[in-house]
Amino acid sequence: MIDRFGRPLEDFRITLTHVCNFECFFCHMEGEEGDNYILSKEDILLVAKVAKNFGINSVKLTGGEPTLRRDLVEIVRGLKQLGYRDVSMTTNGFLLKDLAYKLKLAGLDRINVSLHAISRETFKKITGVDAFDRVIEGIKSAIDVGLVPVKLNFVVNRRNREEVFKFIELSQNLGVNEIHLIELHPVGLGKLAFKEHDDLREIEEYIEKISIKKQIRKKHFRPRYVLPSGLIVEVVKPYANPIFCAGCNRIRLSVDGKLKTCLYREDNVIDILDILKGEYSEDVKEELLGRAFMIAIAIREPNFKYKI
Ligand SMILES: Nc1nc2c(ncn2[C@@H]2O[C@H](COP(=O)(O)OP(=O)(O)OP(=O)(O)O)[C@@H](O)[C@H]2O)c(=O)[nH]1
Ligand code: SF4
Ligand code: SF4
Repeated sequence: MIDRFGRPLEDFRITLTHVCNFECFFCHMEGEEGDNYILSKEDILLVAKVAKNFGINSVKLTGGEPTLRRDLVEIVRGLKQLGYRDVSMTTNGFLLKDLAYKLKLAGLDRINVSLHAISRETFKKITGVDAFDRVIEGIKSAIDVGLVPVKLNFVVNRRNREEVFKFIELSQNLGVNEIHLIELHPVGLGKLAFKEHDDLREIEEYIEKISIKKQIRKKHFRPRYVLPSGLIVEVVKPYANPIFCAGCNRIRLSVDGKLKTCLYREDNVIDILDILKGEYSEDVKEELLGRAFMIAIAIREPNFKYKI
């Protein structure tokens, strides 16, 4: 399916919970507020089935912290059984050491782990938790069980900016495949933290110089740089970036049952909770959810656009 702005819908992003065991000062919580209702595994899989019927083949599980959901492994298994080609998850890594193998067996294809520091001290300054060593263990387990590519997320801000190049070194030593250097953006707690924003320009210029190849990814037209070690550095600049939005290929399911067409917007949202809670047969629910998807695709628009 293609929206009015010529953007194909290819990726489904599901928020599994708003709960998290960390307290990152810039947490955007996927732009969601309120969680009076938490979708069940069955609800999530039904909506994912409908998304799949629209040709979406890739799904990302997020939160909050998705590993805090007790039914996470079953949700992953269910998504794979629906036929999703690419099932991935973004996690803070705290519980990953014990979960990595179970997730791999259930069919998780790959994983992104947030690691916004290269030392215990900075890690605690950013997340509020003394868990650097534990997250490193989680990353190693993900690599060991083959949840590849293993990607690390690093949100650049004033507390860790000086650590970016050491972070690249650490990532190479750990043997991860890819890192995302992410711009802090003003969503959720990021609104308050935005004074620590860095536009990544200087960092990107330097990375371009030391890289051996530049690629442009289809998703958000994100630039990626291949370093001589083979590590891929992707620069993620979502804020006020019309090019990023022009390449946006995703739709979101919030934890309380809304199809959200954009991380930044509360107006382009279709509430599907009544359908999920309604006393309809599964066939009727699927039909109604299909219509909700059609409406979501019709109203979907880039948040940042060029003014003509
Ligand atoms: N504005 C905006 N930012 C996004 C979007 N998707 C991801 N981001 C930013 O990119 C960060 C990393 O996202 P991840 O969930 O780890 O990765 P991903 O975007 O799914 O990318 P891959 O796993 O590489 O396919 C997020 O925390 C956001 O800051 C989006 O659709 N819109
Ligand atoms: S950014 Fe991720 S790890 Fe940090 S508080 Fe938010 S959900 Fe938790
Ligand atoms: S339209 Fe832009 S801001 Fe909104 S979710 Fe897509 S990339 Fe993010």
